[in-house]
Amino acid sequence: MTQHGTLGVAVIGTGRMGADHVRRLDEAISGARVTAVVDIDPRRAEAAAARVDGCAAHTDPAAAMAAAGVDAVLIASPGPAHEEALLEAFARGLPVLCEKPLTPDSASARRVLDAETRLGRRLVQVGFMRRYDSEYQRLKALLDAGDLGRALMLHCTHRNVSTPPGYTSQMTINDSVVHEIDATRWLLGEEITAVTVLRPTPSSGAPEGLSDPQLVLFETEGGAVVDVEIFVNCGFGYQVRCEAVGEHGTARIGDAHGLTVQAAGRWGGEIAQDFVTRFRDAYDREVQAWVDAVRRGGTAGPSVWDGYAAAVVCEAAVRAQATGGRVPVVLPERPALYAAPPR
Ligand SMILES: NC(=O)c1ccc[n+]([C@@H]2O[C@H](COP(=O)([O-])OP(=O)(O)OC[C@H]3O[C@@H](n4cnc5c(N)ncnc54)[C@H](O)[C@@H]3O)[C@@H](O)[C@H]2O)c1
Ligand SMILES: O[C@H]1[C@H](O)[C@@H](O)[C@H](O)[C@@H](O)[C@H]1O
Repeated sequence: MTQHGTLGVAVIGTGRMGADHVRRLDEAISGARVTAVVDIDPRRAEAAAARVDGCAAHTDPAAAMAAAGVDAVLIASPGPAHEEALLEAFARGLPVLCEKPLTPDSASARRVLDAETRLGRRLVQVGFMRRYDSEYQRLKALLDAGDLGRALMLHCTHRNVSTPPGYTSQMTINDSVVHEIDATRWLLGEEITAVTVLRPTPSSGAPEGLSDPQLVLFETEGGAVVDVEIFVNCGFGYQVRCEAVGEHGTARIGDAHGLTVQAAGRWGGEIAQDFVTRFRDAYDREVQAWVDAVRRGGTAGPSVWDGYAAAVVCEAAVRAQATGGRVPVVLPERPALYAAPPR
């Protein structure tokens, strides 16, 4: 860190999310500056570096982590590249903000969990940014206060306009529903114990071979049931909603519709088209919370345990997708390093 305590950050992966995090760290976050960027595509790395004074462009994550002025790492490469970058950061004792998913399968997530446990201190915040969304935070506060009584059900909707090339049915779980898995664990403070996936006849707007939409059902250890409509080629907007049903009432978030216009016999609002717009404030708060915690010498937010538990549930959901049956989720005992419940 500089003598003023400014955190030097290396951003790994400068695609859609990484480039937005570089902009965010540069424009919206206090106490940090981007000192290095990394992308296996050198043109992307150079384009991202060009927008920040004194920022170096790399194609090798390890070289960037070894560079002078790098105190912490933000990983925004695709999920399969996360494990290698995380283990490299652990070897150097560098704090990490790792975009979701922690890793794309439970075996690699377990290796990361074991490596951090061996280290004996938590270095990672996982990018489950919904925990930083003001609406999700209000819903969580309401549930924690007990105003609705015991939570019985969550009804969730997760819709994307379209999917990028190469997006598979498994990715609807690992890449998209992973957010609802974390949100369920966090909102209810309970682990998920079983998953079922129902697949209606695909929409004619779904790419060949993609099951879209799907209905994913979770059961939790406290007996709550959660349904998630995942529809990633809905064509009309980016929508993330959650309704909690408790013993004494219900509460619903995600209906924001921007400017509403009433004219010529019609009423209408706006629908965000992507996550960058819908969750802009949440990403800002997530990254600021990470920077603040690291500058204080600690970590905050979703942990490697949360990333690992999500990976185990994802794997059960992918099995449930294939079999059409109910698949139990079996988690090992939580290591003492992650003693606090999923809050
Ligand atoms: N929290 C959210 O809402 C959210 C939204 C979008 C993406 N994400 C996550 O962010 C990550 C990146 O997603 P994206 O949409 O920006 O993908 P992307 O494909 O747009 O960008 C990924 C970039 O990483 C680079 N890359 C690939 N392998 C690399 C490696 N080993 N080292 C360094 N760079 C490498 C690619 O060249 C590319 O530029 C994923 O983990 C994704 O799940 C999170
Ligand atoms: O990687 C993205 C991202 O995580 C978004 O938040 C989610 O809505 C998309 O479905 C997913 O593909």
